[in-house]
Amino acid sequence: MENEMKNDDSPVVADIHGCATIAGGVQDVYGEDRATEDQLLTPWSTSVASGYTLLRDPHYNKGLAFTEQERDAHYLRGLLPPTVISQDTQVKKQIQLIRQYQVPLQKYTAMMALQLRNERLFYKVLIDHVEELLPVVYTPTVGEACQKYGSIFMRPHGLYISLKEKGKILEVLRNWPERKIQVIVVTDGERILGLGDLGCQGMGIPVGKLALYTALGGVRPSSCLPITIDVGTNNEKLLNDELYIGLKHRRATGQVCDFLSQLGHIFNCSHPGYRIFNLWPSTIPEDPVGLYTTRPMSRWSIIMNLYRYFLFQEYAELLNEFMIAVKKNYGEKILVQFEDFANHNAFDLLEKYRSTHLVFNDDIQGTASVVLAGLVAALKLVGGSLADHKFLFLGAGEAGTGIAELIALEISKRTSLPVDEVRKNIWLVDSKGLIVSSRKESLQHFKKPWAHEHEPVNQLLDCVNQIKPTVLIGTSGQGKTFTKEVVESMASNNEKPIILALSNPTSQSECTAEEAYTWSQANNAYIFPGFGLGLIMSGTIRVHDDLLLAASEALASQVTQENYDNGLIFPPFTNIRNISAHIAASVAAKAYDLGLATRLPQPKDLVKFAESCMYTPTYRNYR
Ligand SMILES: NC(=O)C1=CN([C@@H]2O[C@H](COP(=O)(O)OP(=O)(O)OC[C@H]3O[C@@H](n4cnc5c(N)ncnc54)[C@H](OP(=O)(O)O)[C@@H]3O)[C@@H](O)[C@H]2O)C=CC1
Ligand SMILES: CC(=O)C(=O)O
Ligand SMILES: [Mg+2]
Repeated sequence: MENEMKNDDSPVVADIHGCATIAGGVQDVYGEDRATEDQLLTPWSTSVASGYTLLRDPHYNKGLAFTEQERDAHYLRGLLPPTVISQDTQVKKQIQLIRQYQVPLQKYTAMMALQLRNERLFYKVLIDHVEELLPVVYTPTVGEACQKYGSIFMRPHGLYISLKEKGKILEVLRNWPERKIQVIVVTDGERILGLGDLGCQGMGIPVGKLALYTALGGVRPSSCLPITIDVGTNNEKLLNDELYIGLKHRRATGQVCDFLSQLGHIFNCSHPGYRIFNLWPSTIPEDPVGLYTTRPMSRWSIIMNLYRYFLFQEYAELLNEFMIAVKKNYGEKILVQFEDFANHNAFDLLEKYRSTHLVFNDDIQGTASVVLAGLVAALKLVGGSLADHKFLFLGAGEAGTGIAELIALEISKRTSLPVDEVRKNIWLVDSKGLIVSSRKESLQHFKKPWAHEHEPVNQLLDCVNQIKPTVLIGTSGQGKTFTKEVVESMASNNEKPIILALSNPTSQSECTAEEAYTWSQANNAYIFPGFGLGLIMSGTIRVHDDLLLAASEALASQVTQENYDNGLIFPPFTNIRNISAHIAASVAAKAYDLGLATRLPQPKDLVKFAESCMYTPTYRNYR
């Protein structure tokens, strides 16, 4: 068959069997070389991977590990050097290569290149060297990778949904090559670790988290989908960077004219006041100013609420379209993990979708579950029950209030005391100082439950001296804030203080291990892979707080006497797949108890079942 080139405007249609030649006799099989720049070209691919295509397909590529028979059967002869080596030898070679790089970002880039080249080898290397490579593919290095994503960007990784795709998100999801997706990790890039707004470059986070879903939790890579929602960025540096890969405008803003016209209504209307229950747009009726109130509100408050409503309308609409499209495309049981959203959206998104979707916010819920596990384990070293302790947090955002809430819930369940009562032993500090009742009116809604009676205190050291916590937790994203004086004050007030510095990356950590006596980096990576596996394998349809408590308990129970003897309150990551299987089993068991699991009948041995569900990266043989 001849290539169809009728005139200069007609598309060049490639014919894989065609033999058209260009000058010099070189075959231009696909018509690509003959096409001029203004001609359209059809991109071709074959459906069964063999030969060169097979080597370029990261899901199936095995590099030098293709056997002699496979090389014959799949047209690989000559495309590879003659030697055949085992996957284990490949792992050895790769880790040596990674170790040659001194700079963490180079290691990261090498790992990402491997993931895009040979997926099974990537996971084998990662699993076999998990303690060494976790800080490379995940925190802290992923933070730097996100900061420099524009310049290290090689091939697109994950799915980008920007405001340009508004109205077409379902179509965009269908562009993704895999159909059977079970987990989505999504970010909008506004609070990437403690590094702030990195816009579209936040993609490194969902990619990294999902690599852990597979490596630590055994969720098949083909069922994982990393997504970045790009609504712009308020990061001036990125906006002025020509290499920036995202939308070059400020984060989604609403329609100012609508806002102004609503203002007109307010000033002209005679109602005494109005009540807007929730700032989330979907709860605001079409004519918000016509709603009577049970509690009078000042016009100024209404203006501010409306301002927020219109400011976030476009954002909320995009997110809503996304959530609807995700369920439509992948079904009821698709797990959506929100990651690194700024807190002004994170809590609202979780609240809005927790009853309609299988959603989970890792920063609020996963972190809480891990820290609770660490505290329960730490009690074995320091004594007492959780209810005997007094907690102080530096940082009252997603992680801080998420952890505080889960601790309060656990204590309340164990003591039968009302949660409000339990909260009194938990104190939080934000950028304006101790959260106290005199600040209540101006506090964001998620901080209000923590506003206790106390005089205002600005400095952390003064808070430690006055509150005298037994547990100090850092979730502020502010580096070196647990100063020598703060740690010493904790040590002088307590025989065995518990200090957890959680902020990422290392530059933003409140203190380092050497600077504190009792310390351990609680990281949500302990929980979310096993937690997700538990939800997926049991067909759970909604996340309930009790599932987080179950995960927490399972993690704490994995700390061995040997770990305790070494002063550890979290088990080492070397055994993480086994730990994940136990977490998954506990989460699934609780989901069955609560009637949230749909996979029936319930497997008898859930740990064994979890293990049997886990992906292993060993190469498969090809016929
Ligand atoms: N180890 C882990 O597994 C996890 C670690 N993290 C890390 O925790 C950090 C916080 O995350 P997240 O809670 O989601 O972020 P948020 O932005 O939601 O919260 C940050 C909080 O820190 C407060 N803060 C900022 N500066 C100061 C300061 N100088 N002194 C006291 N408080 C301050 C903020 O105060 P204000 O409200 O007044 O602005 C806010 O309450 C990040 O570094 C993140 O990487 C998060 C999740 C998991
Ligand atoms: C670890 C993590 O989720 C964070 O720092 O945001
Ligand atoms: Mg996070």
